[in-house]
Amino acid sequence: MHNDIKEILVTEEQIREKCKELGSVLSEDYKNKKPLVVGLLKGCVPFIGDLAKNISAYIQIDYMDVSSYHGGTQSSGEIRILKDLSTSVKGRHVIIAEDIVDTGRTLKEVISLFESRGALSVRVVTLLDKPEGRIVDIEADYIGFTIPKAFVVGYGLDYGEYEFYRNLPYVGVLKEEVYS
Ligand SMILES: O=P(O)(O)OC[C@H]1O[C@H](OP(=O)(O)OP(=O)(O)O)[C@H](O)[C@@H]1O
Ligand code: HPA
Ligand SMILES: [Mg+2]
Repeated sequence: MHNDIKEILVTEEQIREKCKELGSVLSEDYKNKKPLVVGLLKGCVPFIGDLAKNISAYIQIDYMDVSSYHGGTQSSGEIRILKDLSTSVKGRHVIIAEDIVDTGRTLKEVISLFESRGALSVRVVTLLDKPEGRIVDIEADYIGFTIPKAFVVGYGLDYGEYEFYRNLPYVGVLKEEVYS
């Protein structure tokens, strides 16, 4: 375990198994729908890679870069689109792939954007759900793990201006001294 991590919440093995489970549910639900899977950068990267390997339905994958945290541990409440999709969502079934739903602000913005662009359906798959962090009323449709209200890092999730810890293979809670 990395020296800055206090506790591992979700292990590499648990993530691997969960990606298989979620992948097979999505394969069934989207069998004849040729959905567009949209990863929200940068946090989605490990998850969308492992999830997509376990989906047998025809899927197209695209990415959008939206940011609300700007490097800290608190959501700024302001969403910026740093990179837009290169695919049109009009008339498509869209699955947004997220690493975590916390305040719900990022998703709320992105879901209404895709609806206004004419998506046929918009659903969300997230590895982590932190319901106690919620500020806006948004729920994911497919959830890997429900976690308590702690700031977590690893498996795509970062902390700080240098965006460290995304490369950890597990999800863990940072030690308090790392914040100060
Ligand atoms: O529910 P919310 O409170 O909106 O938080 C969730 C979002 O915040 C993080 O992204 P961030 O904006 O830090 O960008 P990143 O993925 O590049 O780290 C995370 O990857 C989610 O996209
Ligand atoms: O707990 C978190 N950790 C890292 N990034 C995040 N973005 C929203 N919540 C979190
Ligand atoms: Mg972040």
